[in-house]
Amino acid sequence: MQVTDLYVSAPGKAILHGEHAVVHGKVALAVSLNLRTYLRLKADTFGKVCINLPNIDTFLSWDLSQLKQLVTYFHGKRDEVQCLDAELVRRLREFIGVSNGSLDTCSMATLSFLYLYLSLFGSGELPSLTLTVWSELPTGAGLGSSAAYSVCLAAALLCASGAIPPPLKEWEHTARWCQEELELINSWAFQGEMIIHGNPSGVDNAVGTWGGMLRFLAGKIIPLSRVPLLRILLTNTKVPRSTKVLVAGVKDKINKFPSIMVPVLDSVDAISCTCEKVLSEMTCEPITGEHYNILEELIDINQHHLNVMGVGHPALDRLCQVTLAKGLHSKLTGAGGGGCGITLLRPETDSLMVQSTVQELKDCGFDCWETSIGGPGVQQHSAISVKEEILEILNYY
Ligand SMILES: Nc1ncnc2c1ncn2[C@@H]1O[C@H](COP(=O)(O)OP(=O)(O)O)[C@@H](O)[C@H]1O
Ligand SMILES: C[C@@](O)(CCOP(=O)(O)O)CC(=O)O
Ligand SMILES: [Mg+2]
Repeated sequence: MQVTDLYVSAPGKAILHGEHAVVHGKVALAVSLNLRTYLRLKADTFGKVCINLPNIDTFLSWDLSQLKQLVTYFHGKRDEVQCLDAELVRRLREFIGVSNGSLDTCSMATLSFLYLYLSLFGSGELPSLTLTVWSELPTGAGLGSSAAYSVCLAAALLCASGAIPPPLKEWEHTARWCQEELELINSWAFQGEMIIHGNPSGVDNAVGTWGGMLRFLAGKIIPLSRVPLLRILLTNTKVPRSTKVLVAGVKDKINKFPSIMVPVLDSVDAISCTCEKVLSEMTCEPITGEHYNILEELIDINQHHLNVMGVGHPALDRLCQVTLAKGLHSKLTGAGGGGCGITLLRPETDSLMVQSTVQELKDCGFDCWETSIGGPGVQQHSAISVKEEILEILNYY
């Protein structure tokens, strides 16, 4: 089977409010970032499947004959993707030699690739291909790199399998899929997330698929089209952590202290709803200092709640202290336990103040930058629409 070459990309995300609570059926507000993961899929004739994942130093290849042995029992259901095929996951774990509890970066990325590849092609002829992924996102830092990776994999492999068409016309530079096709991409990306995260809510892959700002509740995705332009500072504490471990830890705490933790989750839910209301008011009436005061208080309260859930870290406390000394308010974003935090900048915060805050955070050993939000969801690219330095990496392998 011969597949068509293509480039796709998907954005990372920042969760404004609702991380962790969203796993337990509460509202989350999330927004796409202008930092993306790019994937190149190249057809080959060598009878091999190769993956190049330079961000995580992973370069692997398999003979098609090896992979065929894994799918002897397999029927392949491309449009029915509610839960993982436990037997396929078990076989793949055995094949790549990874235990159930493993958190190894390379194993999780490999497992999710092989799972999607075999699920989508397992019922027919396996194609020979090379897949290269490069991301502008830090990996494992709370900005949804796992979801951006899974969304790119799902879009490229669904296209290669013929389940969805490549949307790019000859004269276009970028193109997106229709709603129904995006839903299919999103549901396969969710499978990839399940392998990496264990128990994902689905909010990250939804942002990676649709982009923009959205409200997510129990699998229901509502795009928020009327939102004010927010200025956000992103800080990466560079403390490594695993989403899977942190999500499992919160679940244990809820099971152990339900009467204590459930009200905390309810309060986070109310914070997300209040934030959504304020953001909407800011688009239909003149923005006042009071709007920002409320947004800042919500950030502070939520950061305390996340600490109560056990997903704080001294480096995140430091971020909050440094920014508060400048009158700015921060909270962790994503799974916490280290990784990234967001700081809300007010419209009147001048660039000197931003610069000095960034410098102080860098002096703590953190990476810090002002970011723009609301990038487009998953898209296909022509080669010339991919930034030169990224194209160079994707075409190197
Ligand atoms: N660019 C990438 N290349 C390969 N694997 C990636 C890439 N980005 C993310 N991953 C996979 O996602 C995992 C990180 O996911 P996670 O712990 O959820 O953190 P986050 O999604 O916040 O970045 C990595 O261990 C790796 O398996
Ligand atoms: C903690 C959580 O709410 C977000 C995790 O995001 P990230 O993988 O840390 O980028 C988990 C989820 O929603 O699946
Ligand atoms: Mg993740």
